[in-house]
Amino acid sequence: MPDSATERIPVDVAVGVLLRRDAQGREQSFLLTTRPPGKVYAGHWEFPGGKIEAGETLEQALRRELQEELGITIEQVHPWKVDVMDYPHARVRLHFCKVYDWQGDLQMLEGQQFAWQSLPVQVQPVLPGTIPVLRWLAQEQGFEGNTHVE
Ligand SMILES: Nc1nc2c([nH]c(=O)n2[C@@H]2O[C@H](COP(=O)(O)OP(=O)(O)OP(=O)(O)O)[C@@H](O)[C@H]2O)c(=O)[nH]1
Repeated sequence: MPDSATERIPVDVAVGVLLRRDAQGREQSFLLTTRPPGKVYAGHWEFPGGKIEAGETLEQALRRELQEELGITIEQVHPWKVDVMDYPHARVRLHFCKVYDWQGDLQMLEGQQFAWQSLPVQVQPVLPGTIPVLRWLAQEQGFEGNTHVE
């Protein structure tokens, strides 16, 4: 197969949308982290996660990634949305999962920064793959206007 064709086979990525809820159970803020130094799009804000490895389920991959990156043990995983993004460096299929509960304090084990955000997101720049997620959250919350600062 030509290289151009093999390059475009999507890589599956498990992504966690960690949410804090208010006393009424409404989703209040979500966790964004920066891509660590040395990675593609270093410094861009995204939802934590990473590639699903051979033999792993989505849930196993997310649990492993969030343990490695944030030092937390997540509880229930709620698969939410799937989106394919085409980057110059890769084509990725992003499996976004909501997570409401976890054990342990957040630690930035890969030198990332973190921010609890609500709409409109104030940190920048956000990763292109993050923007559709902000729109879905806006739809669910009935939020109108720009989802992030450009
Ligand atoms: N973690 C994460 N990755 C995302 C998001 N949106 C998005 O387009 N991506 C893309 O999905 C891919 C995830 O790969 P990664 O580099 O974070 O995964 P990883 O930790 O397993 O990487 P590595 O083991 O290759 O270093 C990247 O190409 C990244 O640009 C997002 O919200 N979170």
